[in-house]
Amino acid sequence: MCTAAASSAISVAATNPLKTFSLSSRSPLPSAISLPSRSLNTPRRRLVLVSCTAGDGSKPTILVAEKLGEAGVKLLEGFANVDCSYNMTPEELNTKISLCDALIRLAMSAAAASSAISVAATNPLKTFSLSSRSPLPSAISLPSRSLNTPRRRLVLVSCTAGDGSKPTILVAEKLGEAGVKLLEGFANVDCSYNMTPEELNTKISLCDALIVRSGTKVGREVFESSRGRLKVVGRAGVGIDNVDLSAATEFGCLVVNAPTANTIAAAEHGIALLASMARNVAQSDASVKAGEWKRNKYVGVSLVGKTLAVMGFGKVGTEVARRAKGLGMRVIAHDPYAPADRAHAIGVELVSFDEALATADFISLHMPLTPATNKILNDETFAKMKKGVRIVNVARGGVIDEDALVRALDAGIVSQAALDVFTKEPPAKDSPLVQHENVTVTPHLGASTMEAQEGVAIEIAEAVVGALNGELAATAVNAPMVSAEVLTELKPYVILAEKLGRLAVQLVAGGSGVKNVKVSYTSARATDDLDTRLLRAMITKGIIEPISDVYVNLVNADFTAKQRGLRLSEERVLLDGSPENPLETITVQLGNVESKFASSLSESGEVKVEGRVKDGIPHLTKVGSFEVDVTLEGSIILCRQVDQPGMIGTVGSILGESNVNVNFMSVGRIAPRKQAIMAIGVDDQPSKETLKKIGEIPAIEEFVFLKL
Ligand SMILES: NC(=O)c1ccc[n+]([C@@H]2O[C@H](COP(=O)([O-])OP(=O)(O)OC[C@H]3O[C@@H](n4cnc5c(N)ncnc54)[C@H](O)[C@@H]3O)[C@@H](O)[C@H]2O)c1
Ligand SMILES: O=C(O)[C@H](O)COP(=O)(O)O
Repeated sequence: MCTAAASSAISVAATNPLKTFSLSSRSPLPSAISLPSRSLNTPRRRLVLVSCTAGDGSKPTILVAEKLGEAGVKLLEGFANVDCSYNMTPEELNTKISLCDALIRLAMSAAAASSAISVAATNPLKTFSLSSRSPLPSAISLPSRSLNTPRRRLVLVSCTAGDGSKPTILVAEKLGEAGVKLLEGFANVDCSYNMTPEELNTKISLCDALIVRSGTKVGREVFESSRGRLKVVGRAGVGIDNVDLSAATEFGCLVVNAPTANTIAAAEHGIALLASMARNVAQSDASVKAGEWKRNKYVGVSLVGKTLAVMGFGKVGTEVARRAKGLGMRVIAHDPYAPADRAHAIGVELVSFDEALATADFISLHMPLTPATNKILNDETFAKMKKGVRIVNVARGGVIDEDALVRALDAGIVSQAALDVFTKEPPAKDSPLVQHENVTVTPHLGASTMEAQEGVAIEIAEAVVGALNGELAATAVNAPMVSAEVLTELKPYVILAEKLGRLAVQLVAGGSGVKNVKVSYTSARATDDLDTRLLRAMITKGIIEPISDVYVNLVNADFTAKQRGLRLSEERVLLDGSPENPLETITVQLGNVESKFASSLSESGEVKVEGRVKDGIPHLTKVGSFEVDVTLEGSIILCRQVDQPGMIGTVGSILGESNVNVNFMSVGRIAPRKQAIMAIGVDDQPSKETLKKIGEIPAIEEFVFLKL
């Protein structure tokens, strides 16, 4: 056995003791789209697409072979060509299927009135044929449960209200219809556009989620005004610079965005601005409309053969580069984080910032607004550019020092600029930049195409509904992402981790003094194969929640631990053997504390509890140096006693007389007839009198009652 120390940042998740739990399996693939239809009265349906666009970039075609709800069809239409052909004969289906990338069928079970939607994988080569009769190997089908079976949910952020009422989602800016429909299937939706900050702050205390675009500032005061109710902020777009992420994290509010649906729209707008700037389209249009005909004044420049520097080679930047290559431009890019092979793959050379500035005839900005990129184009950097350079900005206004740009335009360093975004939006009417004759402007239209807005609306609605439903959001901005696969596998360990934290802190006299936590994981998995961030966050939750009124979750575990001065270190103990289970044991030790149950102290003086998962159920397996075995359910009474006959019977009958149901008993002893630890799992909380009677049994040396 060798010990490998591995520490990792606190990540993650939280169960909310007052609410129900859910861990739904989602497609492990990043390109998955899921459509939950949520009504408390209807079986849950989930649509999972396994793969997306066709290899050639065209939309895939989805054949819907049986009646599908309107919201589902809308969702599909935002992504694919959808052919709703109901009641086909098998022959018709077999003919059609060769033209389709995916097939949707609904398997109705009359008995349970439940349904499952299966969507087959799209195949980039479009070579396979799918039949509704033969289950597809790559199809994902999630049959709904019987409504009578309560489903355990692993709540990572929040979930529907404990009383079963629908959550409320405030949509503060225009959102595509399909997204609103999707939200309405699950929540009360309040679409209040153009609110003042005061109106937003007032409304927010009644809302569980907020959806915004770039026009709403979600500052600290929004989170403060929500008084803990706001659990998710959805940014219907990419840029989250209008959301105060640290405040969101501090308040345990998940922020999700819709990072992919408007990429093409933004790239197309960038190209539109590039071309129209080069050919003076906006200026000459205004001139003709003013009754002029100045053909010589508006002679432009050609794009072909010119060098375009793409600054920020992410999603939009890459698509701009592709398109510019198609226009015959030489494309270079600067992005400190982009892999060179991705650039090479499309014939783009990655260069340094200074080289990009010095070489480019055109510069197109596609980096996010961060402290590092704020005013990255300024007097100093304009001075490094080729004289007469032309600049396009569809990223964020703040990446350019706008006053410096006016100076560079006046000095002829920059001959033209085309801007979709501004430091302050809308910019002042008399802004010298906006009014500059060599500047073309649009009112932040990059994402504003019908297609992108429908896509964004669905993407964000999905993410918000998923998050409210306790699922891990694939587009979480302020929380670590743990894949659905990992989550499913770790689920019982996540519960074990929280319960061990809860148990440990209750063994401390004056639990709030806990500062040092050491967690050991024994596992046959290599360190890289075991993501413990989730477990770590749950232990944090387990330790903090019983002794405070703080709600700890996936988002704020790290922050909350730090704020309380809780230091949590992790140790991995690598076991020999088959790594079938992700973990064998989890041990939680609290250092420098006094225990109210001395037997829980390890030889080195820490409160120590150890647990493991057996048959999917978390068990407590060690307290201090005593071995026990009790399921971590309900509550536990721990007694240290003289090991002698009749103890189990004596304690059992006291509990029985008080009508307390015992679900498990286990005795761990050092040696026969010496001391033993008895762990008794009870369904109900014994009264004070009952506990007193147990304490009065002469052979009982100490005991403690612990709530899980
Ligand atoms: N005008 C619009 O309507 C519109 C629409 C979509 C996106 N946007 C904006 O465009 C920008 C890019 O969006 P995206 O979806 O491509 O984001 P992205 O995260 O995919 O790409 C951003 C890229 O910028 C790079 N980057 C970070 N710091 C950099 C630096 N100092 N220098 C150079 N590159 C740097 C990152 O490594 C990343 O590759 C964002 O600011 C986004 O808000 C605007
Ligand atoms: O960051 C983005 O996604 C774009 O700037 C789009 O913003 P919008 O949603 O306000 O159009």
